[in-house]
Amino acid sequence: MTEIIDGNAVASEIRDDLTDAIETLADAGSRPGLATVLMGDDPASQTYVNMKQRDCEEVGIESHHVDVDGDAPPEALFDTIADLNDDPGIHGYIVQAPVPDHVDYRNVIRRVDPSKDVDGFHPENVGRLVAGDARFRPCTPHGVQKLLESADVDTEGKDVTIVGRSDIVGKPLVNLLIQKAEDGNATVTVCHSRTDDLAAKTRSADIVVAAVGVPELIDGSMLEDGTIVIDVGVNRVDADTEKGYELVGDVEFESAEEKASAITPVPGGVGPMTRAMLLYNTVKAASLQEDVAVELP
Ligand SMILES: Nc1nc2c(c(=O)[nH]1)N[C@@H](CN(C=O)c1ccc(C(=O)N[C@@H](CCC(=O)O)C(=O)O)cc1)CN2
Repeated sequence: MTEIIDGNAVASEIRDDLTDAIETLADAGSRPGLATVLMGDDPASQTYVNMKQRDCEEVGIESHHVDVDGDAPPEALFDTIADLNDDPGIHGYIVQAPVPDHVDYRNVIRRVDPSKDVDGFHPENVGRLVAGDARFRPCTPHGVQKLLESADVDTEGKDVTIVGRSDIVGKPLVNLLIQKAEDGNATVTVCHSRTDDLAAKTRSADIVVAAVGVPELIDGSMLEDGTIVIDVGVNRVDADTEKGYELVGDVEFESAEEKASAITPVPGGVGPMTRAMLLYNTVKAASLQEDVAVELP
């Protein structure tokens, strides 16, 4: 029987567990504040920032949102970032990716105060993560680790194949999984668009993490029986539905489920965990900035 790893349920537990830490901060006179910044009007990004705002309300984090015109020069976004860096009520903020083509996201991230960088994307935070001293684990990779833990998957000594080498998921995840840590100690192969014989790499893995943004790239024929499959992809594909699209992962669910011992669905798998771990990082940022010790889940 294949276990369906329920990201909505695990994310909900994490939100519940964070309320204790938020109460501790409130007792010390502080309320965590998160801002989201969206440049442009990408519909998926709008959905994600709306959901992030809603999550904040649910757990008692003060939320703010800033829209920046998609045609504005990069300096308009840089000014917003400077304001957020200076605002003591904002403990953390994120600039939703992707940004419009005329803006270099790396140049954006470098301007974020590393102590407020709750995405964990600033070079200082990337360096700390690689050095094994992470301040903020990037939300999606951290969410993947929490999902594996929830399914009692011990990564020690396991062969993990990550399909995708993005700065947001693939690169940080390999660094987390190879660390000498209870939720690390794995042997990791990272595949990408130039990888030869992808199926050989996925078939040789105990755990496959698909994070490449190609709808249903990985199917059951590319997996051995008993593989644990974590699907990070959330792709909108045209469909005859009310919204005009449906969500599919990077994994072809039906055929993969037949082979997997455990698998995450899309929607309802990694996506909600990305949002839950953003709340986690915001509470951690507030705790560090306000010098109030809290217990994190
Ligand atoms: N600044 C950032 N930008 C982006 C990140 C990020 O971590 N930081 N990650 C992705 C998108 N992402 C986060 O913002 C994200 C993706 C998916 C979900 C989610 O909840 N998905 C739901 C379905 C939602 C829907 O109905 O469309 C699910 O999978 O169940 C949340 C956040 C790129 N940009």
